[in-house]
Order: sequence, then structure tokens, then C-alpha cells
Amino acid sequence: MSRIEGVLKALKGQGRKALIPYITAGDPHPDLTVDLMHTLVSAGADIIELGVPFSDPMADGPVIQQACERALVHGTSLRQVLGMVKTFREKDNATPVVLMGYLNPMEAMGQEKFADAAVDAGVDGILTVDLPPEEADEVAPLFTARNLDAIFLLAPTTTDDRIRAISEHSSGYVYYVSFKGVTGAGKIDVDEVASKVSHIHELTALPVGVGFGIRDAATAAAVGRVSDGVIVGSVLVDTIARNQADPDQLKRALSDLLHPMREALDSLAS
Ligand SMILES: O=P(O)(O)OC[C@@H](O)[C@@H](O)c1c[nH]c2ccccc12
Repeated sequence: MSRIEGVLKALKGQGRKALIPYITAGDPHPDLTVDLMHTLVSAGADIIELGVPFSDPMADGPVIQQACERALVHGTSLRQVLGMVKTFREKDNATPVVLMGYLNPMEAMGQEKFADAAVDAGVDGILTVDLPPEEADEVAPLFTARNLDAIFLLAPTTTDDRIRAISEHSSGYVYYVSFKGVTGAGKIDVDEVASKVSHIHELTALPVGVGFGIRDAATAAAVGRVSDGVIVGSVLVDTIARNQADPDQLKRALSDLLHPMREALDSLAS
């Protein structure tokens, strides 16, 4: 069983929902990322989605685009991001890490080499935003053969046939994108998400995480009620941007944001 599967099973057994924060590796500075990852875990994260900074992140809105820029200014490379995960693993061997990124840096390293390096670093899952569906059946086995979970995105427009096909290549969980658009924009419609997620649950046995547009504890709880977990990105990255000058204050601010989400999600369990 993968670390992701194990965590999600344990949560399910407790009637709890996964809290999955996203940050961009190297933002605001590469030296801070591992520390911020531990901060997220202390504040209640079950799984960390760690973004590999990319120069042309077309699925991302301005907030995460700027995070990528801040990280790239310091030269944060895929190899360095893997090094950060390795360092994180020295103190945390329990929290799954999903690397989220665009195809280009992974292909530049070579998919097999990348998959080997990811395993070596202690990565648990790979989410490739722009992997064309036709290539998923080639690339996903490279990951799953190494016990790395292959996580794919489902959108409101994804047809049932595609949902089935994508789920077949997926492991760990599937990521339902709550609205069509870029990260950090738009407004989540919880009723619509509820009906879509229950439909996806009929088509796959995998847990369903929901991301895009979750910015506060009330929304996290409302989405957690109808899914297996929530992914929270831009609001955290925005907090990083606003507090980048003061690392201690930054960690406090991240905690203050995430902790209420943890409590709101856990209040669903009782
Ligand atoms: O930022 P939001 O709206 O909270 O959504 C999560 C999202 O940031 C994170 O999962 C993510 C960052 N970049 C992405 C690109 C595509 C899909 C998902 C992502």
C-alpha cells in the first residue's frame, strides 16, 4: 500500500477528510521550503502538494504564477525540489508528498530518471498538470511500477468515458477541479461540486480530492462534507507573498490559516 493510500484509508476509517495544502517549492526562498512543509504538517496537513516552479504555468492564476517567479529567481530546479523532499523526509517519514508540476521539467530530466529520483527522494505521488491524456497510459505505469501514485485532474467538463479512463490510470486519489479556469480565480459552487463528486464516486473506487477556490474553513468544511479531501493553494501562496519578509511571521500566518480548516474538517467527523 502506498503512503497516500495508507493515509487516506486511515482517515476514512476515522470518518475524517484529508487536508491537502499546496505550496510552490522555492517560494519565497529555497532555504525556507522544508521548514514551511513542516509548518503545514504541524497545522494539520495530511498530504502536501508541492509545486515544481515552472516559467509558463498556464493552469495557474497570477498568485501562483508569481510564486513560480519568486522561486525561479532563486534558480529552484526540479533536482533541487527533489532535494527538498529528501531533507523533509529526514524529519517526517509519515506525511505523503505529491509533486505537482508541468511536463516540461520532468521530460527534460527524462521520465524514467525523474521517476527514479522521485522515489529516491521520498516522493509519494506525481500530478502532471499538462500530461496529454493519450500519454497518460505510457507515463502512469512508469510511476505506478515504482509505487508512486499517479494523480490526474478531472474537470467539470470531463465526460464519463474520460473519467473512467483517467481513473484507470490513476492511483492514490483523483483530483476534481471545482471549476473551469485557472487556480486562484472563480468561485466554487458547493452544490454543483457535491453532485459531480457523487457522480465520480459512482465511476471510480478511488478517493476524490477537490481543489480550486477553497479559501476559508467554512468552504473547506462544505467541500469536505461531499468529498474525501480538499486541496488548498492560492490562499496559502498569497499569505506567503504577503509575509515573505519575515519567516517567523510567515509560518505563524500559514498556521493561522490552515489550522481552522483542519478543525472545521474534523468537526464533520463527530
Ligand atoms: O489555488 P486554488 O484555487 O486553491 O487551487 C489549488 C491549486 O492551487 C493547486 O492544487 C494547484 C496549483 N497549481 C495547479 C495547476 C493545476 C491544478 C492544480 C494546481
